[in-house]
Amino acid sequence: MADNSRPARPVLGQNQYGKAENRVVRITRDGATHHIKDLNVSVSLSGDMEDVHYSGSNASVLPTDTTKNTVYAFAKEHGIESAEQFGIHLARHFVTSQEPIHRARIRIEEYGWERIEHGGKGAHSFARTGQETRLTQITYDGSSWEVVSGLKDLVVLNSTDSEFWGYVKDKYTTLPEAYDRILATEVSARWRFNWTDDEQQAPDWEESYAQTRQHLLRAFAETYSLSLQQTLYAMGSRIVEQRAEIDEVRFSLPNKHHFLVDLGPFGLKNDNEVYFAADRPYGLIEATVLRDGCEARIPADLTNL
Ligand SMILES: O=c1[nH]c(=O)c2[nH]c(=O)[nH]c2[nH]1
Repeated sequence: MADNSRPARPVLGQNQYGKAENRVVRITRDGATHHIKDLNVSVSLSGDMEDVHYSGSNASVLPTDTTKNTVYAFAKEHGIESAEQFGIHLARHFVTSQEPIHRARIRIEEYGWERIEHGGKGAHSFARTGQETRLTQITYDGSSWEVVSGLKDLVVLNSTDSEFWGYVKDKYTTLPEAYDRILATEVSARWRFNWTDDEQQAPDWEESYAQTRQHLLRAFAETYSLSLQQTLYAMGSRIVEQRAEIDEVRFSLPNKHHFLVDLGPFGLKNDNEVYFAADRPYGLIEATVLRDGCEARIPADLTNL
């Protein structure tokens, strides 16, 4: 008979720990010409961590302070070739050097810098590029890799070649049909690589990012849009078709509405020239585009990645 005299102790569920948001700037000096990599690196480790939670024994705990130091030491020792390569290096290190650690997840944001060219020079002065942030997340369990990269805060706008009509109308519908509207959004995208093990040749991460970003932007610019949903699919399918290393792309696209202002009260005609750029509410269009036969693994809510 079960002994019900004492309630069973509560059980520890999923847990992870590490140092979040390690800001690391690495300068590489090639004579007078300098190169810069600017990252925000978050380390999250999991494994045999029952004891520290249940009894307070730290025997299996690599301090979060050490994970921070490792980020900076690796930036010096190995350099930062790409965010992905750097994350892979770190994840492999934590899982293979510490027995109790079975899984490492490294998240990296990368901020871009461009050279300030001046009088034929431009060797060591930089300006931050736009507001766009490059992202990657590396997960390693000691045998297989998952690399999901992407970007956020990339604001794009088409001032024509966008329509929206033919939609459902019920008694609450007031939206006028649009045959020439502004289409604008702030792209948040994540794409998952099909590189999963060390036996496979890893992609050229820098080249892959540059090309994928360009396909995304070109698809946005070149698609005559009947809805933001259609534009989203055009961007995702172009990436999957053109980039063999990517099996899945997910987008979160706020529709940044631009409403024509009624200038009638001032005796003026608004010939698709003056708009009110509303910041909220906004339509939010989200979807995954997959290579046929592949499994969707990127979470539906991109804020969770
Ligand atoms: O591209 C659009 N998709 C929608 O689903 C939608 N709904 C809406 O009011 N405007 C738009 N635009």
